[in-house]
Amino acid sequence: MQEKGSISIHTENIFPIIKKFLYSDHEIFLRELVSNAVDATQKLKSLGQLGEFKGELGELKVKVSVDKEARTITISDRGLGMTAEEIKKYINQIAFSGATEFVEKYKEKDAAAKDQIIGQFGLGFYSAFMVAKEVEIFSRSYKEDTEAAHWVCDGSTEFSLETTEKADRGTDVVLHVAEDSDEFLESQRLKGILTKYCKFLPIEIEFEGEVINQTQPIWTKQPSELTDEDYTKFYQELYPFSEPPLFWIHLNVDYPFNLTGILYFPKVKDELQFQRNKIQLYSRQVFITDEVKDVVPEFLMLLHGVIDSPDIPLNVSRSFLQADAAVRKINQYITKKVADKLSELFRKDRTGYEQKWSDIGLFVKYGMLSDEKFYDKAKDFALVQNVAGKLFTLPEYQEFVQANQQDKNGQTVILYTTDAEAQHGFVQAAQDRGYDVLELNGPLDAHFIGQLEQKLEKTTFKRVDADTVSKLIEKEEATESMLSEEDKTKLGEVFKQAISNEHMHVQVDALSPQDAPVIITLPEFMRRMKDMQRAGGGGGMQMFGNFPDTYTVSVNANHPVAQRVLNAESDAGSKLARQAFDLALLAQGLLKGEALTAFVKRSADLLAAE
Ligand SMILES: Nc1ncnc2c1ncn2[C@@H]1O[C@H](COP(=O)(O)OP(=O)(O)OP(=O)(O)O)[C@@H](O)[C@H]1O
Repeated sequence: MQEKGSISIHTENIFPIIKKFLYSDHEIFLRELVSNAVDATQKLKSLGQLGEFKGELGELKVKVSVDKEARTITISDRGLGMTAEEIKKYINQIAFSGATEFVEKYKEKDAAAKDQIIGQFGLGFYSAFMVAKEVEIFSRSYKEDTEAAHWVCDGSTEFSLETTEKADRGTDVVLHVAEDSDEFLESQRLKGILTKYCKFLPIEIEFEGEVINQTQPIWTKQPSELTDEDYTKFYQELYPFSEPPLFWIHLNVDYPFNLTGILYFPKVKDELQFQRNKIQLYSRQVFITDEVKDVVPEFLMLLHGVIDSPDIPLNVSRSFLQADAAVRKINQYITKKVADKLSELFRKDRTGYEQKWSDIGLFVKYGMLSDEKFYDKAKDFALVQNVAGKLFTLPEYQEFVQANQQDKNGQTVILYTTDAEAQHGFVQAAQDRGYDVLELNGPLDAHFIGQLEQKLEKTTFKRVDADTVSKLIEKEEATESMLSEEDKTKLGEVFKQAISNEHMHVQVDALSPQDAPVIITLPEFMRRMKDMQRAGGGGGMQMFGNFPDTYTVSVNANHPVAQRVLNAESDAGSKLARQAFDLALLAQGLLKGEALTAFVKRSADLLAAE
């Protein structure tokens, strides 16, 4: 039998279009052809199990070979094969119409959408023509009493089909590589493509005498069959040379969508180390992409590992993917799983969890900030650390400080420092009062504080240097002033003149005699506005950007220095006031340049005068 014919499709000459548009992604032809060979092999195995195929399965490897001289690449399988009729049906009709449909879709899209389609759409058999000027199929069906068939086509709509001799069951696809695709005749290049896309295919793939894949990657197994070592070993295979993961989650769901995979928590210390696009997306063990944006929630992008789902639509553009109901469900499922895993770790091994907190804290906070549902779960296992290094959950901490840190309005005031070294004096003052101070110095903590204030009832946060310690948490009983109103006014005037700076707002306060003579603070509100502005808050916050810092200078009416300033001659009083003010600047790390030099000199003079 010999037959020549024309494949009937609607679009004429789709071949040049495909070749041109898909230039950057030509390599996927091999993924497509090898997966077809694997599918055909698996189908035969199933037929064997069903008893519909009674012959010997024998060795079922898929073999890929290249002949540089002859300029051919051959993909051979011992799967179920095709009769001539089946080639006409499956290749001429299905494969070609699949390609036509692809081109139709492709033409409608704008440039950006085109980029996204590439590599995500299984072009199938037709993708062979991206690299080959002619493709041959030699196939013999597993069915008895059928003849082997030989099909040849150059990618146009013309084909020829004839009977042939083929000893073995299965299909050989032979690509005659086009002149512009020489790179694919290099065995290194082919091996690279095979390891990228076919590393975990379920049927052995042999290339140059070597099997390049693991047919049963661990995500396809049951967690009960696996040890911790299996998981860490697999992680090392995926990401050689990286530090061991902190822990992992084995995903396994078959309703209402199908998804398996393993997500690993890598060690990440700071934002700079966030590595996105580390999760690999598979569809039935065929690698698709490592751009999992939209499939995985944004805040989980720093996880590593694999997700395998035939339900993720790969043949559509991004905008569609976002709106896709299955993708949304997958998103929610993953978020829930991650939250459950963290919660379980927290409950079962608090110590171990606390040890990991420095690595996962940033991620948990990121999740809480970006996903309400995650916040609701995480609020019970998110931790905060005080300056003494003790870790608390939020409910624990609220309870811990409630008795001592409630102000006269019933608000719990949580004190924190962003830098325990620089704000040492303030931390100390708070601790002397019996208050506790949290360390909140992470990159997301400013936002985290804002969120907690919204969520936690009757709770506010204040940085330790936002006010003098007695005003940080205002209690009923105010310390009485040892100065008369008249003296207070006079004292304030001396300080105002000595400081003479419009951005320093001077006030006289009745503090404890043990407090410093002068305390400089930056009100919480003002600092937050400026922080937000610096972080590019924009919009309404913009106006604060132009404001210089306005500090509050709190002069302690009850400190012996206040008396000395009032009793001194005007010159000496002013000098003392300036000295006390400079000391306060020094404590805030604000004394610099000329002012610092003057302070050092004045101090030396004072020492000499003693
Ligand atoms: N090696 C093979 N052995 C047996 N049948 C094959 C082989 N390769 C292709 N076929 C048949 O040709 C059909 C068309 O293949 P093609 O790759 O274009 O599409 P597909 O595999 O059905 O879908 P996809 O677009 O996901 O690849 C297949 O469904 C299959 O029936």
